[in-house]
Amino acid sequence: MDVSELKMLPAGESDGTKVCVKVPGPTLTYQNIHYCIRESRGPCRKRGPEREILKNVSGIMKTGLNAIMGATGSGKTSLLDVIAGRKDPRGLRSGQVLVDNKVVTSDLRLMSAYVVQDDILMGTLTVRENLLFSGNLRLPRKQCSTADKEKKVESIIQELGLEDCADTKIGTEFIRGVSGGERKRCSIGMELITSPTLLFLDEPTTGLDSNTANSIIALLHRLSRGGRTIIFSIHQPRYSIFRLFDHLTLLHKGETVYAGPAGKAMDYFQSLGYTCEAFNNPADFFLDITNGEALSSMPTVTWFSGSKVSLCSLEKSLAELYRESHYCAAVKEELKCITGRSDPSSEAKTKAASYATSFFYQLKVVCWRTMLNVVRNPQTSYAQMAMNIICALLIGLIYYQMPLSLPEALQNRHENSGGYYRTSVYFLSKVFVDLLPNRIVPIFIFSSICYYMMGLNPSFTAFLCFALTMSMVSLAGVSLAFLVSASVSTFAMANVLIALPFVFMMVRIQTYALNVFGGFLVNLNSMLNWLSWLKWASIFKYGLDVRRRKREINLQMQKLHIECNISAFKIYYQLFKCFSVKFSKITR
Ligand SMILES: Nc1ncnc2c1ncn2[C@@H]1O[C@H](COP(=O)(O)OP(=O)(O)OP(=O)(O)O)[C@@H](O)[C@H]1O
Repeated sequence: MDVSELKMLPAGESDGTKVCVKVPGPTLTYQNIHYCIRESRGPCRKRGPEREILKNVSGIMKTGLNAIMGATGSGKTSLLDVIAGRKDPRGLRSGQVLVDNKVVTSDLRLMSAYVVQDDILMGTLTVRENLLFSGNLRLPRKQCSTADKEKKVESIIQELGLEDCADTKIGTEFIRGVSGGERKRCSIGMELITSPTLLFLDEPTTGLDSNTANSIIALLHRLSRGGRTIIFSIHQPRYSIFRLFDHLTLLHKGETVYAGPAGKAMDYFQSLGYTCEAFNNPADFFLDITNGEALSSMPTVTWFSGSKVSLCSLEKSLAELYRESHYCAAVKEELKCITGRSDPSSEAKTKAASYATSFFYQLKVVCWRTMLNVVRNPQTSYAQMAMNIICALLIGLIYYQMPLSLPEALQNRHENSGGYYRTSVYFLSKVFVDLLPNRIVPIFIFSSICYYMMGLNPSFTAFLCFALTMSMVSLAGVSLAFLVSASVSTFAMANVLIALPFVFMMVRIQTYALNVFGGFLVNLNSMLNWLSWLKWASIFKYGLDVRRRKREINLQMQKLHIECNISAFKIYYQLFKCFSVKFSKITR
């Protein structure tokens, strides 16, 4: 659609109730939303009392820019997530969300698009490659050929003004990449690939300087004029941004204090006795009102924030005043008509959310991206390689040419033969692509250095079994690390927790460890006998345990150990799937 053909009426200049576009976007309505959370408290994470964070909120969002504003903690993100179907449904006490009069459940996530605050772009890929990645996974192959996808990517690059940086990498801590504004535009482009008419954005201007923030909202404004309903949360926009809003929902402590045309909000608050100083930014003024910083000249108006509570007898909160306003009455009236027309059978028709592409196609695309990432970000592989070479030399020197006759020598030698797509696709692609540069190659280098230095069985088959066992141990360890990282939400927590399972696994190898750790675990040996059952969960056991009476490496035992490690890998993967709720956010 040629946007220039359309008559544009910015909110400040129109009545803000209707945006003139050729084909309007969907209308989203939400009614009587009550949403509660239960916070965990204390060291035992005891469940505290329920807290209502959205209190009976209702509204209508139409084609154009629909801003949700409010102070920190007022419930902007919660409301956005609830109407986008992204908030845990267990917290929803009552209320209904309709899109074009239809009840929407999980399908909304695939019909619409949601741009998260922290982008999910791959830093080592260029803008064009990131967009193509999204297109490859999210456009059905039957309806969209590779050429069509490339065309679509080009049109998005042009629409978002990304021509100059299309072949620039996004950027990582090692690579200087595109600017913050270009990065945000690329994030929006990742979602526009499916041509959604309903777009949700969580604080799209956060972390950007004011000019960049301006250009992002101007871009969203332009997109909305192409027939899209754009809904976003925003904290404190400058005036040049605010005047582009068509509809404003102002929240305070989980309640609506204003919902209506953005251009009429000033009149509304002035009618309540608030006066905006000359040159003050309306957005700042509204937040001052909700925070209790601005005072009303009318005796009946008060607010329940901080200690500033009016002493007059006819106290009414801003939320109550809004509920009595003609804006609220108009919303209620419209919602009544919409609910009357809503299709009661639509809920039953809702299908389970499905993916646009097959498992194997996703695996191919994600593996390709992961491989590009590994190749373009080789620092991790170099570090792995260097660590393996240093460890191999160290171990080789410690056990240098051990005498074969001593029983303890045999024991020592065996100590050293030692984790927009499906979650499974993400996991497997990480493992497969990680496998060669970060596991197999370094492990083979490690094995070839220390194996021959230690003077073990020189036959190639024995060496191969040794290296394979080591690789499988490494793989099982990596999958365990994935499991831990998927179970917690912060990097620091994962870092701490990853040590725990490995400490327990050490229980089995304590006697071997005596030689390595200079007797450090001697007392642990007797203390932790009751934990000996843990050996069955130990990756080390399967990797290191060989019948002591055998002098040479037993091939059958080695095979058994490889199989056990594959089983451990599979178990950890299943657990990873259970804990990977946070990954599903990324992968969709
Ligand atoms: N999962 C949760 N667990 C505990 N508290 C929550 C949860 N989700 C929201 N809250 C609480 O609900 C209130 C509203 O949160 P929300 O994130 O929606 O606010 P916000 O207006 O978007 O704030 P900000 O501008 O700081 O992002 C806050 O007090 C927040 O602490």
